Amino acid sequence: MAVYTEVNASQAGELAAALGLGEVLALRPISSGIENTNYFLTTSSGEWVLTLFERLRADQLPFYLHLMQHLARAGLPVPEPRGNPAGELVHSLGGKPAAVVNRLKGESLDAPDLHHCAQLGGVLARMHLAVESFPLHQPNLRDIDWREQAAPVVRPYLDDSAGALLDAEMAFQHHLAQSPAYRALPRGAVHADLFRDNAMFDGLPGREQLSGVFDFYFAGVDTFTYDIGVVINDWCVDLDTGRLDVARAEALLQAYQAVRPLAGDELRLLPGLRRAGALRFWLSRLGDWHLPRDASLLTPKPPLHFERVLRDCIEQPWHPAQ
Ligand SMILES: Nc1ncnc2c1ncn2[C@@H]1O[C@H](COP(=O)(O)OP(=O)(O)OP(=O)(O)O)[C@@H](O)[C@H]1O
Ligand SMILES: N[C@@H](CCO)C(=O)O
Repeated sequence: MAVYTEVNASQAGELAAALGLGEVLALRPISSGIENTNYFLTTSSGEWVLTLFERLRADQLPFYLHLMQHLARAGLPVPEPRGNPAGELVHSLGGKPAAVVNRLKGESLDAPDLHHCAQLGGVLARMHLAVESFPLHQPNLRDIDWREQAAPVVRPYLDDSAGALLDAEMAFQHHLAQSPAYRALPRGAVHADLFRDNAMFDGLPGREQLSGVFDFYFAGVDTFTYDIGVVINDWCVDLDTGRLDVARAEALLQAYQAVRPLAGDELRLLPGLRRAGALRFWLSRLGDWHLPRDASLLTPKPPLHFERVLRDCIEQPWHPAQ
């Protein structure tokens, strides 16, 4: 269920006219997704996705939407938000802030293979190069400061073993974040949540091409290495065991480095920042699981998966070749 605010044809028509999209031919609710209300919108000028933001406020949206516009205009496969004649990307519909972006072709993959991971790695590197010229700044709102606040809130829900893991990892990450090598890592506006369900592939089975990446609403400035870690932890990990598939990770990183070679410290700190990414999603899932903000809006994802990913990062660290 992902329609919390109903949109009717006349409301959609008014917005389409204001954005120069032509006549509305169809408006279809999108059932997947849990954060926002989403519709597929077909107009005489093309296929669009209409999003009504259920939690983010209008003043929080320009960073995300301008980042998408910047990447799209740099030639990346990212949906481009449609502006009004004044160039504004945040609109209003049904009392909610709204955006319209072009619709990507294809669908998300449940089980990416080497070929898909390599394509994603190449696009991730191009995104990291393209944000060098992106002028807006917002910190990653799920950074180490957020983790320091989130950990004590969920700590009481953990058993002894998970609690000890959390305490040790918080200490490790605190130490890592203070190190000169970490502080000197290259950084920029990164997606920070580029899981396999936030990318689309199009084409015949086995020969699919990456058609785009979307859902930038956790983006913020962080190290590029952290963003790579978040991606590897989802695209290259077995969802049943939480264990890394090294072949997929190598395919992804090799394709990344063909576009943006990693500096020595970026490679050296990747294992620690994979741990930072696993910790971030373990904490957010623990929070959603034990302390749901609004039970009717959220279907929590199991936290245990990221506890396993974190343990695997620690027990079987993958050190990519320098
Ligand atoms: N630009 C796009 N092109 C094609 N489909 C899209 C696009 N944006 C969103 N979708 C579709 O809408 C669905 C919901 O989008 P999204 O994942 O952003 O949901 P959400 O509720 O905003 O966030 P969350 O993933 O956190 O639940 C996606 O799974 C995808 O099928
Ligand atoms: N990708 C996140 C949810 C949305 O941020 C997770 O799997 O926990």
